[in-house]
Parts: sequence; C-alpha cells; structure tokens
Amino acid sequence: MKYTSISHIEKLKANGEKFSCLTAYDATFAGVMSEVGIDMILVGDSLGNVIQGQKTTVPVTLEQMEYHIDCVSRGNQNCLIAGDMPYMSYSTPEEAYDTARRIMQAGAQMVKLEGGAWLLDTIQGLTVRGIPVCAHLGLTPQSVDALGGFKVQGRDQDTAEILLDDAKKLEAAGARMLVLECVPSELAKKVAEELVIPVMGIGAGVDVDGQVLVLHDMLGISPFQAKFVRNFMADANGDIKAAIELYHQEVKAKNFPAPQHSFD
Ligand SMILES: Nc1nc(=O)c2c([nH]1)NC[C@@H]1CN(c3ccc(C(=O)N[C@@H](CCC(=O)O)C(=O)O)cc3)CN21
Ligand SMILES: CC(C)C(=O)C(=O)O
Ligand SMILES: [Mg+2]
Repeated sequence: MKYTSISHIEKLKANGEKFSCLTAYDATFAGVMSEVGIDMILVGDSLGNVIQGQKTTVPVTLEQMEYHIDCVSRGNQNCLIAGDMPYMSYSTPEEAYDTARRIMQAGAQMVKLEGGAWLLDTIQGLTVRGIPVCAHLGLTPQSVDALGGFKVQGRDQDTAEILLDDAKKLEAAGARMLVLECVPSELAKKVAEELVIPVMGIGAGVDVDGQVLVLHDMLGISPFQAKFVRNFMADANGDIKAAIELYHQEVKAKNFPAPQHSFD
C-alpha cells in the first residue's frame, strides 16, 4: 500500500520540483484534489474565515479542526494532509502534545503551528515523539491583534534578519516544513535557499519550494481580496476541477505566483 508522508514533499524539493498545496475542509474537495494530483492538503484554520464567516482565525476551536480533518481524510487518497493547530492550543509543550495527538488521530499526517523562537521546545518535543511539524512565519494570522492587522512582515533589515534566524532555529529544532506568509520575495528566496526543509509560500514570491492558497480564494468565491490571490476559476471557464488542475500546473511550471502576486 502506498502511504503518503512528508518524505514525498522532501523528495520534490531535492529534485528541484515545486509542490502544490491547497486548503480543503471537506471530503468532496479532498477527493477532487486527489484526482488532480495536488501534492498536499492543508486543513487550515482559515476555515474560520471561509466556512464560518469569522473575521479572523481566532474563534476556531480544536473540536472544529478535528471535524474538518476527519472529513478531509475520508475524501483524500494520496495527498499529504497537514492540520493547523488552532489559536491557543499549543501554549505549552504539554498542551501542544495533546493537541497534536488529536489532530493526528483525526487523520492528519503533519501538524502546523504559528510562531518563531518561542516554539523551539515545543517543536523539539513533538519531533522526538514522532510528530512531523510544519512551522509558520511571517504574517501569522492567530497573532493579528498583536501584529496590528494583516500586514506584510520582514520588510526592514532588522525584522528580515530575525525571520531568517528564526527559520534556521525552527529547522534545527526539528521542523520538517516551513510556511512563509506575506513576506518580501527576496527574503523568502533566501530562507528557501538556506534551509534544507521544504518552504511553502503564500504571498512569498515564486522562489520558494511550494505554494499554498485558500481554496475559496483561488476559486474566486470568497470576498477576500489580497495581492497574492489569483482567480483560477476565471481562467478555467468556471469549472472547479479545471481551476484546481490549472493551479497545480501553474505552480509546477513556476508560472504562479507571478510578480504581481508577490511583495517586494
Ligand atoms: N480567505 C482567506 N484567505 C487567506 O489567505 C487568509 C484568510 N482568509 N484568513 C486568515 C489569513 C488572513 N490573511 C491575510 C489577510 C489580509 C491580507 C492583506 O490585506 N494584505 C495586504 C498587505 C498590506 C501590506 O502591504 O502590509 C494586501 O494588500 O494584500 C493578507 C493576508 C491570510 N489568511
Ligand atoms: C493560508 C494557510 C497557510 C493557513 O494557515 C490557513 O489556511 O489557515
Ligand atoms: Mg492557518
């Protein structure tokens, strides 16, 4: 039996091939993504925005994440499933272990958490317990109220240096993947070059190892409008499966994201 894990994505980076990821929250879309050959599905806490109609991801609970991961895992075939650890569910290493257990038992093969150097002990603890961890730097939406809004991160030299340094420390602590959200392309490129682990971008330019978008955004059916979103439905004659397939092809061909979807 073929079993998909993080090593699939690691091989793609080693071979210089880009990897594709989309968010999904239910079995039907997970099935479409499997048929199209999307490499990875993220069950994101962005479900707060696109499923629940919340303004932020802050209200999303672990019970809700478990429910959607369970749904996605039943529709999935060969995509790697990562599940977001929701707001304040990993405040201490012990809490993170319990949260990770629940996310993995719901059907994920990897957990994702937001933050920098403060998470080193947590990531190391999860790693030695056999949990593959995806870290997330740059715009970390669970911290929106501390960041003062949804803003591009790492624009000046000081914050760029801290981000690169955090990325290296997260890798050294055992993180197996890193998401960079809304960071200047040059900085993201540097991080992807200096890290061995795969780096996945959203609003981080083309020179990272893989891309992720929120499903409803790339289908052009959410009110969310940001520079890094491209409406693939518009380029696929309104056919959902064709839009997802086009996204996959455009990421593999390095045509998406283009400079107009990136920050500099
Ligand atoms: N539907 C949806 N898609 C997402 O990508 C997403 C969510 N929801 N919810 C959680 C976070 C919030 N995200 C956001 C929200 C706003 C911007 C935004 O407006 N950015 C400005 C940049 C401003 C600046 O230059 O600093 C932009 O113009 O794109 C970016 C990411 C990404 N995430
Ligand atoms: C946009 C991605 C990276 C995410 O964290 C989410 O969908 O929740
Ligand atoms: Mg998220």
